[in-house]
Amino acid sequence: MLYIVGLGLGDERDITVRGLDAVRRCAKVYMEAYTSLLSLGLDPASLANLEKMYGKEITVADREMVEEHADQMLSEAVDAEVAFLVVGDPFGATTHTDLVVRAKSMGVEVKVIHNASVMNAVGVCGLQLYRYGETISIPFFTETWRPDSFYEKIQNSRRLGLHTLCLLDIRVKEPTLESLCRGKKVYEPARFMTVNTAISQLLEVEELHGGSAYGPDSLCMGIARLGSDDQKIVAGPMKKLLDVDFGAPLHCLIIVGETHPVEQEMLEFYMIK
Ligand SMILES: C[S@@+](CC[C@H](N)C(=O)[O-])C[C@H]1O[C@@H](n2cnc3c(N)ncnc32)[C@H](O)[C@@H]1O
Repeated sequence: MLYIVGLGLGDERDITVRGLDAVRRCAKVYMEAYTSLLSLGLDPASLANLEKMYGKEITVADREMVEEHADQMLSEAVDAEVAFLVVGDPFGATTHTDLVVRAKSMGVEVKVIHNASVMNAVGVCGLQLYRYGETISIPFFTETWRPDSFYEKIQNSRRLGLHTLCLLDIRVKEPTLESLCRGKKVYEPARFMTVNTAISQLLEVEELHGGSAYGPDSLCMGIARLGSDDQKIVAGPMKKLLDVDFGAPLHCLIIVGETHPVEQEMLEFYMIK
């Protein structure tokens, strides 16, 4: 049996009672650690908090392990109970459908235990969830790679007056290009995109396209560490949010569409002074 367990957004205590029961029953516990991050972080001390509360040793599974070597975990799940922990909800934003398909094709039974996701918790900022267009992901630009396919999606949502949730790049245990060429992997230090970097990349793309989808005066909401005690939400024009320090990861950004009076009222609480 493979349990895919959502951990929620804050710390080790955000797991559900059903999730905790499942984890405590399992012979082996893996944790996906490359598409999101609990607000308590994932340094050895934070991992120890999780292990202490769950009463289990946790094997951190990076992208390489999940995408290329999941067979070992799935083979273990043929005869034993195995848990795969995912920050947020297992099917919020990043879907783990590939793992489910592989498990089922090996005859492994799968049970999913849901939890809060960034996709629904952003509701706390007051913008109604059913007034959003397509969610977009903003990757870190490099000297030679500046993808902007998200621009058209934002433009379409803006035409319809819808809000856009922007999820921001996370680079954890990514091999450097140079090391890939040499055939011996060396990993980049972990990086998490800030609201500030996301806005400056968005403005660069707007300048290139000149499509007036948004601009320095467009109203946005920057959100950091959603679901934790020190979450930070600030609303304001892009050009002002560029200078706000949102602190530790994770961050996401909302480009605000047309607002309903109730949404507007809530938004005012977060407006930058
Ligand atoms: C792939 S998505 C998260 C998927 C996760 N399974 C979930 O359901 O929340 C990861 C991105 O969502 C955003 N995100 C996730 N958790 C967040 C949080 N607690 N606060 C702010 N942004 C968050 C960040 O932009 C992050 O890079």
